[in-house]
Amino acid sequence: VRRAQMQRGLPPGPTPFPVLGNLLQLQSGHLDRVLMELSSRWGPVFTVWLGPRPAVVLCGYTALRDALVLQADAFSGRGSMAVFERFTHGNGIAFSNGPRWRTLRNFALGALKEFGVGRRSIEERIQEEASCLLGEFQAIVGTPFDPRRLLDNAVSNVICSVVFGKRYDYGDPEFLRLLDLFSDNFRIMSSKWGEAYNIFPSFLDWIPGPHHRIFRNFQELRVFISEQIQQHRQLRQAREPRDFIDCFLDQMDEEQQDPESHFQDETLVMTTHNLFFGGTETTSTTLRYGLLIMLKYPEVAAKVQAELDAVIGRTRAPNLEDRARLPYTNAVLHEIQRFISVLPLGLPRALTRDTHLRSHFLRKGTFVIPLLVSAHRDPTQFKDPDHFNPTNFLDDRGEFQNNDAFMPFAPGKRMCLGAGLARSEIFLFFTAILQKFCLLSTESPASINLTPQCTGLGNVPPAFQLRLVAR
Ligand code: HEM
Repeated sequence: VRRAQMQRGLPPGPTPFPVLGNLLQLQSGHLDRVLMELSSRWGPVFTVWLGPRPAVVLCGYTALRDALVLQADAFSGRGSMAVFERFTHGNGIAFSNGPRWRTLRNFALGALKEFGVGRRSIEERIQEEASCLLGEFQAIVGTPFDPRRLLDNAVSNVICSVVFGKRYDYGDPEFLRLLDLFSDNFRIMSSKWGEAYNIFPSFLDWIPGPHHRIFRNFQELRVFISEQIQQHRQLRQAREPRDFIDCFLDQMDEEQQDPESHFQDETLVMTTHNLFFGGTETTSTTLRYGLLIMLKYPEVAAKVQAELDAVIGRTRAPNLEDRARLPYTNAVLHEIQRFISVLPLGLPRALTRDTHLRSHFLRKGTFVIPLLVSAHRDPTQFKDPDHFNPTNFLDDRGEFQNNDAFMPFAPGKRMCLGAGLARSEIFLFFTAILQKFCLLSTESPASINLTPQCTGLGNVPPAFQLRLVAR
């Protein structure tokens, strides 16, 4: 294997075992931590073997920047992930490459914009949804509850209104079931062996394990999405799009005669799935983790509330323009995203051409793991990288201070397509909640453990209960 490594010009790394590669070593602790520890031995660019497949790991802000930003084109490919591959077959935005990816990504970005600045801005949609969420919260003031499903529902409704043209009532059993499928998939992929599901594509069907649940969940989601598309086909007026699906159907009509067209039935299903799943789980997990952090640090929540009171008051709903006038709140939200690193390993990239990185020659197709969490924990970039500390984003005068090493959405050409939407949602939901409610923990803040319940593709927070008190 070593010889193969050298022949392929791969950077050095820990010695792999036959077949399993470095898997056993990688499973010895939280994957992101193990990779960061390996980096202290092997440097910022090193190779690990995920079973029979080598992966080049980028660790630390500088390596990530040198690759993803300074060589944005070369690093803009998507590395394949077996569990997704089996479902997407390289279709949709997130798991395609080349011209198909570029076309679909630009189309989706355009459509998101269109439904943002069109009849009703996305900001207004989020504000309306936040007000529905507050209504649900109001009804359970004083009673301890797990906020997961309500947050999932609220966040998902925003992307649902863009993609499907409708929102779902809180507690709608059919919709809650779908949201549970998302959470289930995210959790399985974030479990100890979650990464292994991405390695052995040809074995996946044969080996038993929870990944079969991922496949069943995906299948159920596919049925739901296909039904939505079918309904759209029946009710739409051509060239009068109500939402993303209508836009896509219009484009399909337009390119009907083009045999090379990227706008096909299957592509619509996968692209819709990307937006629906991508638009729900990460954002909602971030908000949920953020609330848990506020329970642990009530003094931080109190400071956010004092700033909201002073700048907005308690009656007017927060809007996006307020963000610039709320430096402390803005710093807290950045710090939440930095501290939790909800996708610690980002999504894998693949090289679109041969390239040099540092002293290494890397071949086209090389699978790359951008270890985003390592930028967030980089001691050369943050004052207090290992703790939750909003001053990581504040200067000496208490003004908000941005930092290029903040990269929860990954930098470069392949960065998260929904970053703007996600940031708007996080800001508007979080401030709406704290403006109206105090959050109380059912246990003492000191005993709250912020360590993720599982870490893999994602960092999933431990389940918790909270009690709301109206302000
Ligand atoms: C806190 C919330 C979110 C986080 C932390 C997040 C993070 C990420 C990351 C790290 C990637 C991989 C980028 C790369 O290739 O390096 C990604 C991709 C993607 N995200 Fe997000 N995301 C969030 C919310 C959203 C939302 C709201 C949407 C819905 C519009 C979305 C849609 C996508 C899509 C479609 C991709 C694939 C992009 C591509 O391959 O070109 N994400 N996201």
